[in-house]
Amino acid sequence: MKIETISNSEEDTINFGKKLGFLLKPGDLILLYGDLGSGKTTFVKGLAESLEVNQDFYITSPSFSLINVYEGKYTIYHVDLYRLDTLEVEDLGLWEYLNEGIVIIEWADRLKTPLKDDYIEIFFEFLDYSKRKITFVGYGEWQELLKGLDWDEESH
Ligand SMILES: Nc1ncnc2c1ncn2[C@@H]1O[C@H](COP(=O)(O)OP(=O)(O)OP(=O)(O)O)[C@@H](O)[C@H]1O
Repeated sequence: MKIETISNSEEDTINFGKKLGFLLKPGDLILLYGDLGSGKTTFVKGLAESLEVNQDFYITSPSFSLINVYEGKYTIYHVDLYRLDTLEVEDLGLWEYLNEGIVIIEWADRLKTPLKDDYIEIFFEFLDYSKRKITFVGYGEWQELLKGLDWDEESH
């Protein structure tokens, strides 16, 4: 199950993040893929907004911190595995985070085994200065859940 959509602006990407955020609950797993500047952090900003993370809280890429934690309606763990090898990733115990909150992982190809059967992959591609192609792929229960969202409609 694959949904392809085009974001024409930073605001569009934030709105896509918001739409998905409204569906999320603790235990949900999201894997993000895309080059630097393709919009991953922008998307997470929208997601955090719909999960009631305080707007003053600065959402950043976890490239240096490894894991950013945001507190809102639920706890969000925003993880970047870029600098780790597969053994180090196993040591992180990401399972435990899934027991406590929503887990968003960048560079998830470093995972040796998928953490669970139900998850969402989101691919960000740079088309031009303000345009991005965003592809959502749902696994397990997310195959149906993602279909229920209208990705083309403006969100307010
Ligand atoms: N349609 C769009 N969607 C998202 N961001 C856009 C869009 N158009 C322009 N931008 C700009 O592109 C940049 C996206 O940066 P962002 O930090 O979200 O990328 P990233 O994929 O998280 O990169 P990194 O891996 O470096 O953290 C921002 O400066 C944003 O303003």
